[in-house]
Amino acid sequence: MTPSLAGIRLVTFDLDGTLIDSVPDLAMAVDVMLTERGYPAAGEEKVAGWVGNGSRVLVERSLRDASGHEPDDQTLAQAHDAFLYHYGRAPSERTRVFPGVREALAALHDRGLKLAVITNKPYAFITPILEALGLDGYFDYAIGGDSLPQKKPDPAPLLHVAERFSIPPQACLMVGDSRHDIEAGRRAGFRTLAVPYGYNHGEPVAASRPDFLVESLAELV
Ligand SMILES: O=C(O)COP(=O)(O)O
Ligand SMILES: [Mg+2]
Repeated sequence: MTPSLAGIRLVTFDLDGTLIDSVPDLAMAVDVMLTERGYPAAGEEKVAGWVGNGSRVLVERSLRDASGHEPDDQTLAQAHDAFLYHYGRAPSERTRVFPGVREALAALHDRGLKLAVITNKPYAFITPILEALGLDGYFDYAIGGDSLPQKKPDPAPLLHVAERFSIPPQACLMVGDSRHDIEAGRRAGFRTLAVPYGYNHGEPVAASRPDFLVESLAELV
């Protein structure tokens, strides 16, 4: 179904896998964390399947895969700190903006729509990455996975942004690459749009039945 922006005043975007191909830098930080602990590197393909529930779950999945068992709390906390340290040193070195994203953001921004990022990634990384890739000027607001007690697929971050701009959910569109984005959007009462090129735990995002599915965000405008 062709996406319609009629009546839409706020567009909220997932970050990893939707706006940016961030797995090269995420995998680099995961792999340094793993090899420091004597495990083999996981590589980009595995890491792409683990992204989407925030950095702690990413590290938990990589430790479980490497060791074959559940990490204890202390092991996980230390590995998470190591991941954050390494990722923070180079969060945008090999990260790229997906085709069509820049054009779509520019056009939506020019039309006067409010635009926000809602990611499960830690908040501290959002602005440095957007700035490094020249995307920072388009957004009115950003929420990270640690900004609120709840994260996607909980609808709370989406409702928080809609309330911040006093825009009713039915005038909002959630754009994402994973089932968490589509579920959060549906539960918030937003319209939902999915892109198939991102990271969705190895499943087609179409299975989440978004309202709209586009090959590239360029189709939005
Ligand atoms: O950090 C993650 O797990 C992914 O974040 P996303 O919500 O931007 O896809
Ligand atoms: Mg994503």
